[in-house]
Amino acid sequence: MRGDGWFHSVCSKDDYMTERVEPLYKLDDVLQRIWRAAPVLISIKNVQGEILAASDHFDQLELPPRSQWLGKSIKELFAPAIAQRIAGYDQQALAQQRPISFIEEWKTKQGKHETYRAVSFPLITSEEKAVCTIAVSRHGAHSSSNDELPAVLSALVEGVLKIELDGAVSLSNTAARELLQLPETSQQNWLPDWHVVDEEGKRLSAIEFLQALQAFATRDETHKVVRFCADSNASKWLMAQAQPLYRDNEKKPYATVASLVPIDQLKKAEHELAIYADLLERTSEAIIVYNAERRIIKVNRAFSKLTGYSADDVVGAGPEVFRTPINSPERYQQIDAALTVDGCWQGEVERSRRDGSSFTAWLTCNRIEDGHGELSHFISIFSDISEIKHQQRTLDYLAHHDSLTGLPNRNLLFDRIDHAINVATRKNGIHALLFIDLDHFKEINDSAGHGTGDKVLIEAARRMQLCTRKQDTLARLGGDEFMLFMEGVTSKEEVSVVANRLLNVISAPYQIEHKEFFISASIGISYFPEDGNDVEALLTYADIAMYQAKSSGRNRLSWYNRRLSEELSERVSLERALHRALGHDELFVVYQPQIDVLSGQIIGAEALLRWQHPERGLVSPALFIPIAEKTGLINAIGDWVLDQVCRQIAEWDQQGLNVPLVAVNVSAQQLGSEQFADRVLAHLIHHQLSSERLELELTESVLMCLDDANACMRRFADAGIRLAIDDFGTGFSSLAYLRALPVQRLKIDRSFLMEVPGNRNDESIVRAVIGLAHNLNIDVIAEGVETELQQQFLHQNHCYAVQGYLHGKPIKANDFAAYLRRTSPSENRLLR
Ligand SMILES: Nc1nc2c(ncn2[C@@H]2O[C@@H]3COP(=O)(O)O[C@H]4[C@@H](O)[C@H](n5cnc6c(=O)[nH]c(N)nc65)O[C@@H]4COP(=O)(O)O[C@H]3[C@H]2O)c(=O)[nH]1
Repeated sequence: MRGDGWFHSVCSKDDYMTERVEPLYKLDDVLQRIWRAAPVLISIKNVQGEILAASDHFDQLELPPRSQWLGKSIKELFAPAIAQRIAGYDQQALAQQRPISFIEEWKTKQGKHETYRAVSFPLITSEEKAVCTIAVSRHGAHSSSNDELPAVLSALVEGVLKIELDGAVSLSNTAARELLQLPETSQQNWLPDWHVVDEEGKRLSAIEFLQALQAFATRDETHKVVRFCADSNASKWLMAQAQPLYRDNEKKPYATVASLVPIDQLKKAEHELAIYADLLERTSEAIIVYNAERRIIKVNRAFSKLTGYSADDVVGAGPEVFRTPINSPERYQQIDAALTVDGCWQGEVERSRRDGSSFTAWLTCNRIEDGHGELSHFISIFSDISEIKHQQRTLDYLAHHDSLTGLPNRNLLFDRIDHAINVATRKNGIHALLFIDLDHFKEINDSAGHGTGDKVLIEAARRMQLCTRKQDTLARLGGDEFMLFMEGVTSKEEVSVVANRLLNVISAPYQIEHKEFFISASIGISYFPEDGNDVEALLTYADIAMYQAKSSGRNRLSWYNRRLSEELSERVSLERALHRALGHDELFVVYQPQIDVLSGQIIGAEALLRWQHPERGLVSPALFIPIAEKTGLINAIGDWVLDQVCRQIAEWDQQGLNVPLVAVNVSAQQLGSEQFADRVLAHLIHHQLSSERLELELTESVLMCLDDANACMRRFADAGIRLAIDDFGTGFSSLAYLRALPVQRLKIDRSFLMEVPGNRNDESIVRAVIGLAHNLNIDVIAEGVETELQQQFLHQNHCYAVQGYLHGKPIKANDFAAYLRRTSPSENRLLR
């Protein structure tokens, strides 16, 4: 390039001649130096795009010699696409009169493709006219980045590979080498022996994989997920992305750049997610996921099954879809408030189905927040608990009702009483509790069977129910026991009316399977708050009153009163003490002599039981024998008495004291026991006594209680054991049965002698009893003889055997022995 022609060739003649250009001309020399030495491409083009000048640096590029293209269009120099692009930038610079930057890649003489950052700017005259464009291109537009490229690449977590067309890896970063287990030094490798398995399970060798990457890069596929498997058996998941590399405007890529991202964590998370998704689908509980705006974004299969709604039906909808008027608006407000405040809510709600029906659901709602505490989702989980509710109701019903009659049971009754008492305490209410026990019901059960018994109970319950008021609770406690709780009564009269009505309806005949049955009831009543102010007390007192009604002859009602209660607690405490008495030597036997008034001799003794209570002192047998009978203890006690008596007779015998016979009192229960006769005989044998040394005293009432008194007594008679009828005349005296029974003696009751002589009526009875005994040819003895006058009366009427305080009170065995010795021991012995 010539120095003086440099500007000349760039500027038009006019410009050249002007003063404005001239100073620049003076710089020509400097510029020429720059032109030659600058490591940049500088080109000057006129407005037609012809290259007027090009700096020496152009020689570095793989271009024809400059002489061939200077003065020509850029199209002569570069491929049409590049030439067109550069011409476009120049035109833009000229038109907009501003610099336009662009990047292009040119091939160097060394065959390397290098990138140049370029700027094309117009040369503007003082008339603001663009006369040419100057383009300055700096080699290595990214030169600073290029220097750092290896460092950048090795810092990447992703693996980067440049894959040549033949599958060879021509560039790899550290991450890629680690991921694919390439040697550290490898820059250009044929890949070692590894393979990948793609998501469809297809196995690809290393080379196949790299080629596949190239193939899918050209097909614009975004990525490929593979499992990389090395020889070591270890495998890792990789996500590969590939981009084809094109040179200039070549259509065919000359290489592929692939990035490899290790996605083991992602895969693991994906796997876990798949498990959760599966779980979500398989769970039997319906699940709804709402977004923060409370729009449904996901539902599971159970949801559709339960509600009939498909996912399409509800996705995008809000919770109002499932709302039903069965739930109060307050309920929804309550849920919303709980979600806002606590982040969760759990409870029962009614939910509607697609078909309009509804069901009871157990719902758990949770508010889900993201990592920054911002609301992210809501999750509702619910299940249909209608069946459980139904079962619960059934169970509840069963737990509170009697299965036979359908009446409330004890639990429900007590709940109601409790509730009523609480309310009454506030409102001064009055209630009554009626304990209704059916009389003789056991006999129906025993004779007609339980089936019939059940029918009688059901019918009795039905009748009773008809007598009750709306607010009353009639309950069955079990067996033949019922209770009526009358809530809010006004007077005792009102209660009595109902109780009497109950007695009437219960005692009306029952027609069951063509047979007629009769029962009655005993009703005990306690009154709130007069008698007690809690369930326990009311129940106990009604029970006591009922017991009283029973004792007074059944088929009646009885009101509780405190005296009854005291008697009962006295009885209960004695009962307990009596259990202990036998084992603690608190019981002992006393003996009362029986005298023949003609000779004055002792003809026998009556054994009478005594109880020395540690605190109460001596307890009367009149008090404790009935308790022993009621509790069944009488069998053990009676047996003990028989043993004591037999032992005592044998001891007296050994001492040479003669007691011809000892009378022992026997209760109905003892007689009823099948083993009793055997036990009596066993005691006699054990103490080596003959059977006539013992006399069993039975009261008339005892005989009346026995099913087959005759057979029972016959066994004793056959064994040679004497039998006496005690308290004769006080009970049901029948000549007929006296004839039939094998009785050896009648005992005139003390009560008839008390006013004898004097009371003509009693005198007649005593005479009649003595006459009867004589007529039946059996012995007679009078008890309770306290005075000489009584004894004289008896003597005059030919009763010579007496027992009473006149001759001696019942005394302990030792005292009795002394008594025997004192009273004519020699004659006494003769009597034997
Ligand atoms: N006022 C008065 N009373 C007299 C007189 N002579 C005797 N007595 C009392 O009259 C009762 C006679 O006995 P019981 O009629 O068999 O009546 C007996 C008997 O039924 C029963 N009992 C006593 N011991 C036994 C026993 O071992 N077994 C059974 N099952 N009952 C017994 O207890 C009842 C009462 O016995 P106790 O209190 O011992 O009362 C005895 C006796 O102490 C008298 O002159 N004046």
